[in-house]
Amino acid sequence: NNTMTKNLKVLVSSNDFPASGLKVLEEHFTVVQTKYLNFGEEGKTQTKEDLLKLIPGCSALVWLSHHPITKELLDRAGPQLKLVATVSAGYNHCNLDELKARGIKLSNTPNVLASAVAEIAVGLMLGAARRFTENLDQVRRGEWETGFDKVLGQDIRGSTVGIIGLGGIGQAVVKRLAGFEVSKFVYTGHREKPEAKALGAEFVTQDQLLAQSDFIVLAVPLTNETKHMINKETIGKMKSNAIVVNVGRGDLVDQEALYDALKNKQIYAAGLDVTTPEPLPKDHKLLTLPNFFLLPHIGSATVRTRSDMAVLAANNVVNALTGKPLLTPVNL
Ligand SMILES: O=C(O)[C@H](O)CO
Repeated sequence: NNTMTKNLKVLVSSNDFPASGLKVLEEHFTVVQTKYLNFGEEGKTQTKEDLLKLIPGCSALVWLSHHPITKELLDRAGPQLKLVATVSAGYNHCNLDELKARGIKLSNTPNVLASAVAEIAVGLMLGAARRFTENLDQVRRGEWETGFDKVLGQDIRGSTVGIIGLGGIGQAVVKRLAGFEVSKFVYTGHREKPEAKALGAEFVTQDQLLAQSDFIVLAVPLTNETKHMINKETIGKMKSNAIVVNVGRGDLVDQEALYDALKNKQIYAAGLDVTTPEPLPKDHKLLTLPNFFLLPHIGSATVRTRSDMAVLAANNVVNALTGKPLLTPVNL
């Protein structure tokens, strides 16, 4: 019986929220939607104004962008707000202290996106190791090198793959690489993971991982502790053939230091799905480098995964507003 909840207003911060998730919400609540909020871009105040008009009186916010959840937004929403359901695994755009102080819950969408993001991590490994940027450039110019020693890449076969953060995504990367004849998997993080044994991944210190790995895959959330964890100093500990892959957040990497290292061929290549800022301006100096392979933050961007994320977020809203525990709470 949904008549009790129908008067509750739920905001969906985008009009491209998958229909599967919308259906769940509309069964229970009155849904209001805003246009896509183009976070990070100045001059898009019209959509922000839109949002600020719709937000008062909402019981839950379903959040589809990385636009910050700020004090201003929460003030505007009002005291009846019970939940922010971010439709992402990452929640570095949410002000946790403000949420906690107000007793507002936060949910995210982990797990359902791990395989899609891991697939992109493997894609970035291949793209960087096999020099997709240079090779695609040749195709586009119609000037293929034809020699036996044309643009030569590196194998995944026989390599050491280091995973920084063996959580859901990190584990999914190892599983997906099972057929690639990787010689050794190592990982680092706060603590040893019970799942690592079955995956054949060895727990090492960060310094050991940096020194041993041919591929270094970043699969950690962005926090004060992980910000710029890839910097001049840590890059200095890597092998000269190292390939850095990032499917977390742009700020895990000090992009100045990465640029210098790629430019000077101190390391072999980088494959990123995330940058600071996003979009990366098209005249950004990283994009001048042949050994830099970039995708526009598409880790979880598949039809199935986005639908799964939407349904999970919607069910978190249903639970929060009907007094049940969240399916995927973020501990505040
Ligand atoms: O955090 C995530 O889930 C991805 O970056 C998509 O927002």
